[in-house]
Amino acid sequence: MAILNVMVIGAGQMGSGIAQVCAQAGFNVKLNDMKQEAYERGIGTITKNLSRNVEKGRMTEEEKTATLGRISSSLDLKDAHDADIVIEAAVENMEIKHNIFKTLDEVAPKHAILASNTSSLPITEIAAATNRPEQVIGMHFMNPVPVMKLVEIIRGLATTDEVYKTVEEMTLKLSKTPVECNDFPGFVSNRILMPMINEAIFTLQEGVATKEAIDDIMRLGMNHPMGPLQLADFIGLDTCLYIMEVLHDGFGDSKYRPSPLLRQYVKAGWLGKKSGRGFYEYS
Ligand SMILES: CC(=O)CC(=O)SCCNC(=O)CCNC(=O)[C@H](O)C(C)(C)COP(=O)(O)OP(=O)(O)OC[C@H]1O[C@@H](n2cnc3c(N)ncnc32)[C@H](O)[C@@H]1OP(=O)(O)O
Ligand SMILES: NC(=O)C1=CN([C@@H]2O[C@H](COP(=O)(O)OP(=O)(O)OC[C@H]3O[C@@H](n4cnc5c(N)ncnc54)[C@H](OP(=O)(O)O)[C@@H]3O)[C@@H](O)[C@H]2O)C=CC1
Repeated sequence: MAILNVMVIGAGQMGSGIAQVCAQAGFNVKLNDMKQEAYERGIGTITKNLSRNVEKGRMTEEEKTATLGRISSSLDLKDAHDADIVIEAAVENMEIKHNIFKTLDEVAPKHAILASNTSSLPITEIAAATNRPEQVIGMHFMNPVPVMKLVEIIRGLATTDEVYKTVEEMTLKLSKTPVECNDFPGFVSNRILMPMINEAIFTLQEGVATKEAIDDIMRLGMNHPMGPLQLADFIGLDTCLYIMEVLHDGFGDSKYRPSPLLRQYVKAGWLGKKSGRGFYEYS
């Protein structure tokens, strides 16, 4: 199936990145959010990233203008009426994703693929909100989307080979590397990454070392580009907590219990870089 029109739901850090790389690859993109301000923020980030590409000589001013010209604003899910694929990147919450997928199933063309960028929520359960579970798939981009090469592609129980292949081909057109996995809590990426981040938060909570020391040890000792606490701030502490809860509920194993300190920070509204404060402060 040929994909021309893409709709991205959620203009936050992931949705804006996904819209950017799709527009850069030549797809027509509608970027949807609930509020115009969220769209303005998202398109502002995209414009800044594209301007940097021009400054660095990776793109001409004309290509930047053409890329921005392929992105339009949407505040209504009904705008999915002409989409070939919808990539949902709203908040990590099953009820919200269920509502979005139920509506999309009603308004998107019959042939349209409905993909989710969920970090950890079961694709099969999201698909159950629709009458087209065979066309629902996980398309999990990594943050920051314009830089990171991986897209983890998750097959739900009913996802067809044809849908998998179409999404795999689209991922290659985005100059990213698709890697396949099955639908299990946290998939592969977050089943392995998030317990490490959670353990770093327990380590801080227990006073084993300062936040800077924990990050330095993992950065310099393990050659990680960011320490785990800095990475948690970068991902968003709310998203980290949601993912730990999915692992905890999904496996029923106490080894995945979220750190109380993580819960406390989220309750305080300290969500990391996006809210200006998490383990670190951001201006
Ligand atoms: C939670 C999930 O479900 C899954 C996830 O996504 S988990 C998170 C996965 N991501 C990671 O683990 C990221 C770990 N961190 C890194 O790889 C690096 O620190 C980083 C790429 C973010 C920044 O790299 P750095 O070398 O430390 O800094 P910096 O020199 O500023 O950036 C390198 C390049 O990335 C670009 N970049 C950095 N942040 C960016 C952003 N948010 N958006 C777009 N581009 C960005 C910079 O512009 C720079 O590009 P050029 O210099 O070539 O123009
Ligand atoms: N952060 C990360 O590193 C990664 C996150 N993900 C996943 O991507 C998704 C988005 O995360 P991220 O971009 O970080 O989150 P953000 O909080 O940055 O962005 C989410 C955006 O979606 C909007 N939104 C919420 N509900 C709806 C809705 N019903 N319809 C349309 N838009 C809506 C939010 O609006 P408002 O702010 O007004 O609520 C916000 O603008 C999550 O599922 C997350 O797990 C995947 C890979 C990496």
